[in-house]
Formats: sequence, structure tokens, C-alpha cells
Amino acid sequence: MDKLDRIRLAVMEGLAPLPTERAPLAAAGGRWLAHPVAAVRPAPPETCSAMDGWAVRSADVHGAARLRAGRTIFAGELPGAPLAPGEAIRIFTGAPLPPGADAVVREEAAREAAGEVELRDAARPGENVRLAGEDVAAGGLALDAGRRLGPRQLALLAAVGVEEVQVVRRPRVALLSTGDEVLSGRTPDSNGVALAGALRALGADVAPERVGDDLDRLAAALERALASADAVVTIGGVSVGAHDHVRAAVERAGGEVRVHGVPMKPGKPFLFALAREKPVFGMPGSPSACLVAFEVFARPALLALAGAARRFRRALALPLAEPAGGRPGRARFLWAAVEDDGRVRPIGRDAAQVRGPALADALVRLPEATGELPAGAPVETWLLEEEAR
Ligand SMILES: Nc1nc2c(c(=O)[nH]1)N[C@H]1C(S)=C(S)[C@@H](COP(=O)(O)OP(=O)(O)OC[C@H]3O[C@@H](n4cnc5c(N)ncnc54)[C@H](O)[C@@H]3O)O[C@H]1N2
Ligand code: MOO
Repeated sequence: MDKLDRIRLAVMEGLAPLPTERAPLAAAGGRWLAHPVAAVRPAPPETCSAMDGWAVRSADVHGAARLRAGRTIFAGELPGAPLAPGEAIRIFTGAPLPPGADAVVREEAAREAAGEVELRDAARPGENVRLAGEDVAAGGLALDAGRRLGPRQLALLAAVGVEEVQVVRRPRVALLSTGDEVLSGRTPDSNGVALAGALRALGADVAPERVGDDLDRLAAALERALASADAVVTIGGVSVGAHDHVRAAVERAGGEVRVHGVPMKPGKPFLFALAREKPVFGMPGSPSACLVAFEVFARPALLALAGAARRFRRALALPLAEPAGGRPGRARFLWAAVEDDGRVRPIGRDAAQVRGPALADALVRLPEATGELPAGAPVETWLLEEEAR
């Protein structure tokens, strides 16, 4: 673990999930489960056919066989009376297996004529049969606490009869874009756009605001933010310029600055504080630095508040498509495209760029001990999955 990892863990330390609430499935999408959820019903709900064909007793079909053709069972019907020895019942995919049947012979391997069915091959016990609960058993664990409920997870819960879940409340995040140039619009608030979207993609309710380079105004805005939000994210004003008031405003609000300045590029001036027991993330103003610092520190910490078990991006070791490096002694982050052959190609490196973040599929992290790396060297690659919002 390097210095940066220790700081990341220190930022997350003590950030517990927010209170929980009950939600019907229809309102639970995008939230994180507060508790493990057990299946109310099994999936599949009943032992059923996996094919259109004929339900049989496998003992009747040791090889090619001729059986009496019985009734038909469709999906949604009751299984009805047991299958008699020497009988085959026409059955469709998803229809419940009649008692006594233990295999289904596919339509294509059977021929029906004059009230009889001719079966070409032997039927093995269990063939083309799905057992009730073989996917998820009733009462068994459906999803664990800390799982995000996306469409596929909601589908699983719906399938096993869960109608309501206990989820962590949505974080309320105040987003303060600072700077006279941003307030006036001379510099577009591109970081505000990026972070509002990134926060909403985490399920947060976002309250964005712009504040000029005025310590009193900034301190007042921060006070209001701390009164109403679970967390505050500020943008700009955290380095050493004459107008960099974020630290002073945090201290005026009684905040305790835990981190200010981190061994990485870009994103070096990042600030983390606790004020009224709420986390305050001070992001650098330079666009690439702002988004890197968000990825490295704020996103995992906010995921902890939101109740997520998985807080870090999935990281793979992928080979560099071209040489890359930096000054040893601090971690270096590069926006990168993942090419079709699985190599990663860095895009730009200036701390003020907006192009790299927009075109990247991944963020590459070069460790602090690394200097220049040749093409082909494996590098830690954080995959940035699409988060539409
Ligand atoms: N003498 C020094 N100068 C700087 C240092 C340093 O250590 N010594 N650090 C540099 C580093 S590293 C970074 S990163 C930047 C970040 O500084 P701040 O966080 O104080 O950001 P600002 O000065 O307020 O703004 C920097 C830059 O970003 C633009 N900006 C600000 N907010 C937004 C926004 N919401 N959307 C888009 N762009 C924004 C702002 O206009 C400036 O151009 O400091 C270096 N300087
Ligand atoms: O780290 Mo600043 O974060 O590069 O320009």
C-alpha cells in the first residue's frame, strides 16, 4: 500500500452508510440494499419443462420407445394428474411437470401418430427439466447487503417474490462551484456539470450553487450546505492563490481539515475535512485534476455513505499502448482509451484538459515509485463504466 492508498482509506474511515428506508421495488432502482434479502419464492417457481416436447418417465424410455400420447400441459396451467406408466404428456416450455414425470423429450426427437408417440432416443432422468428453486431456493440468499439495485438485480428480486426492500437513503450532496470567473460565466462551470452528473449517477440528490471568490459568501454558503446536506463537494479555490478561500471557509465553519495536498498528479491540492461530522471534499478547479480527485477520493467515500459494498472501480492490469510515465514520488493518473486489443492508450495529460476525461474509458494509475514505463508495460487500469444521467 502506498501513501495515496493510505490517504484514500483515511478519507473513508468512519463514513458509515446513511439511515435506511423501506422502498417498493419500483422505487428502489439505483439504490443500495441495507440488508441481505432472502427469496420469498423459489426460482424457477415450480419444477417445469425446459423444452417444448413430451413429459415422460425416463424408466419408460431406455432406448427408442413408443408411448401412449396423453393430454397437454401449457405454461400457467396446473400439473394435474400423475403421468401413468407407459404414457407421454405433451408439454411446453415453462409448463409444470406432472407428478411421476422426470424427463422431457424434445419435440424434434419425437413423432406423434395415431394416439402414440414414437421417441427416437433414450431419456435420461432430469433431462430438459428445471427443478423448482434450482436457480434460487426459497428462503435462500437472493442478494447481499451493499448491492446496488440495477435492472438485473431488480429482476432477480421480482422473480423471487420480493416486493419491498430496505435501502440506504439517497445522499444529499451540496455542490459549490467557486470562483469569480465561474460565477460570471467567463469560465464555463464544466466541473459543476461533470460532478452534478457523477453524483446523480451515484443516486445522490444534488444541490448545485455558484459562489464568487469571497470568503464571507463562501463561508455562508458552506454553513447552509452543512445544515441541509449529508456531504459537501466544493470546486476550485483549494491551492495557494490569493483567492483560494475553501480551507479558510471550512475552518470558519468549525471544520477539521484532515487532508490538504496529496501525492498525486493531477489533483494535488485536494482537501478533505469533517465539519459537523459531515464530509467536505475540496476538489481542485483545474478540470482534469477535479475529476481525478473525485474518482480517487470523493466517489468511493460517497459510495460508503450510499451503502455500497463495492466502492472502488474495477481495476485490471492492462498493457500500455505507448510509453508513459511521470516523476517518481507521487502517483500519476492518466485518462486513457481501452483499445480493441486490450491495450490502454493515454489521452492528454494537462491538469486543465477536458478532452481526456470525455474520451476516456479508463483512468490509469502509475504508482508513485514509477518513472517512465515502456509500451507493453502492464498498468493499473480503472474501468469507468458508463453512468448515464
Ligand atoms: N503557485 C502554485 N500554483 C498552483 C499550485 C501550486 O501548488 N502552487 N497548484 C496547481 C494545481 S496542482 C492545481 S490542480 C490548480 C488548482 O487550483 P485551485 O483548486 O485553487 O483552483 P482555482 O485556482 O480556483 O482554478 C484553477 C483553474 O480551474 C478553473 N476552474 C475553477 N472552477 C472551475 C469549474 N467549476 N469549471 C471549470 N473550470 C474551473 C479556473 O478557472 C482555473 O483556470 O492550481 C495550480 N496552481
Ligand atoms: O495537480 Mo494540479 O492537480 O495538477 O494541476
